[in-house]
Amino acid sequence: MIVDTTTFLLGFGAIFSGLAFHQAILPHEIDFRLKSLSLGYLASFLSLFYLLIRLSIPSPLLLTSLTFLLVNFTLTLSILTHRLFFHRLHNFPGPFLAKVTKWYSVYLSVKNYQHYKEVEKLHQRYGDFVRTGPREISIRKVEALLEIYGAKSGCWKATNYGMNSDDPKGSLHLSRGKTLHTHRRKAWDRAFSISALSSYSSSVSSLTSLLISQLRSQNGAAVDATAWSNYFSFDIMGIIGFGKSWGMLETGEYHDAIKKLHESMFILAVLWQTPWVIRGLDMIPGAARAMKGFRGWCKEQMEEKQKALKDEKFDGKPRNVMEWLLTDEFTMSLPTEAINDDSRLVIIAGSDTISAALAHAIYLMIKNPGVYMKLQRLLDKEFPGGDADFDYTLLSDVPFLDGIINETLRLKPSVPGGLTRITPKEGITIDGTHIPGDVIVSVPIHSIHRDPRYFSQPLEFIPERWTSESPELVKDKRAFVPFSMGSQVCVAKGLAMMELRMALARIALAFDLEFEDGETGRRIEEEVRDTFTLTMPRMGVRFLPRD
Ligand code: HEM
Repeated sequence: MIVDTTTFLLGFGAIFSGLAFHQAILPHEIDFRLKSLSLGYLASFLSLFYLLIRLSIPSPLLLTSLTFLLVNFTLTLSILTHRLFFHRLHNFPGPFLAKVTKWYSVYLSVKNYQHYKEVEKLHQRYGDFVRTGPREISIRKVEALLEIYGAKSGCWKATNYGMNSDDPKGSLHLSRGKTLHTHRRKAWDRAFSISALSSYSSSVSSLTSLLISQLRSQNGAAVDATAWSNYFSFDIMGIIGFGKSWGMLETGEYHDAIKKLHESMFILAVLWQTPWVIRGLDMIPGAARAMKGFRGWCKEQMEEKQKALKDEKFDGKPRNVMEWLLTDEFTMSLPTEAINDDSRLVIIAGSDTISAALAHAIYLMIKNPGVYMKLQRLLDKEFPGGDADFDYTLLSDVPFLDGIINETLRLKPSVPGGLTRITPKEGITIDGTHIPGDVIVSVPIHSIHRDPRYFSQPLEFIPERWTSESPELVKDKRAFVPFSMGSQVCVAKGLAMMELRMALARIALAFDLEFEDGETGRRIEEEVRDTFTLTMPRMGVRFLPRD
């Protein structure tokens, strides 16, 4: 009889606990309480086990396990029922699995490592508003951009951005608090101001010269254009970010730290969807090693820079991004973890984005020889002596070059996915559709850039749509957002454009381009990996000296 009563009480208690626990956590963001929740769970398990022993109930371990199984079952059932039928997003269309679990997004991420293309397929199937996660909506509408990312938007960064740590220990990019972000952004804005940019231009110019001379020395033999784009962008960030080159353009080889970075980016690609898992990465041996390797190296770069600043008697004039940050009062009042994370941000944000854009531009120009010949013709007119005559300030006379860069970033944005934000309590309304509060929303950049409502012939590479030749092919300019917008817009758009202009103009002046034998560009279309920024496959290209 005592066993029967106990079984009844335990069963009742388990069902009650499962339901009560679900109700208790519903209004809260529990994403980053995984550790404390697991510890609480373990403690409850042990307490019940101990109680049953003290009460001399037979088979205490079996009873405790069954009780917790019932708690788990009730909790899961309660969560599923809520997500499917009562959740504030239950009316929005989307795949069944996306409505019940975020692991569906992880599945989409690892399927081909092209999450943005999977989201695009969902939009083709379900329309402009798609429920991509239990409390997540992807919105393929230009009106959503201002509401979600505009300077006056009430939305703010979603939990993904808290993947490494709580504010203020992450980088500027990962700062979720609005006030914190605004304060931190000031030093970054100074580091990329017009006057700072003009002080960086001679470094960009000399590294571009090195790129051109290294490619010229190959005498038309095939090289991996993706790798050379990487060497170029990372070496520039070495100089502009830290005041020292990493020597990849000189050696023609990847630096060890960059290899580690790319290894860790794959893990991030998957876990970006489930940021609460990243915090527990220490428990996954391989994953932790790759992440720590690159982080450790960034920390060393930062410490070296800090030491140099002290030793060299700083003259009050910052010469690179880290000097701007390390001499900023607010930045220096932050925990060391935040500053270390900023050094990681400089490298990742400043390198993978540029190398993907440069490699994609080369790819698109080989695929569209007419466009490339037109660019060469226009540049030859401006610089009759060829590459030796090159002068960056005269490029403003060749708007077609910016057309090529814009069109590359439209068709192949370096950050292709939706940037996740949380809606304010009162929700937001997009083109008549109300999105409730406390929901994760995003606009998929890749999809909106290819939407026929905003661009005519959206899948064609037509740089003229960005010049005075065919402006009618851009139906709604607001839909072009490769650098995002609002208060979290890319801080270094000016630098990015400078690097891309210099590299592409000088490549066009110096070389004709063709794929190596057997290269079709198929890999670039099919094997690019979405790792928040893009990780590009090999692309064999011959740079044939024009002279
Ligand atoms: C073609 C080149 C580039 C593209 C397409 C690009 C794109 C973007 C996008 C879309 C964002 C918003 C990310 C988000 O909200 O989560 C962003 C932010 C950022 N980008 Fe870029 N970027 C480029 C180059 C660069 C370069 C060269 C740097 C130099 C370090 C840089 C530094 C940053 C930083 C620091 C942020 C964070 C800004 C903030 O949170 O306030 N980017 N970029």
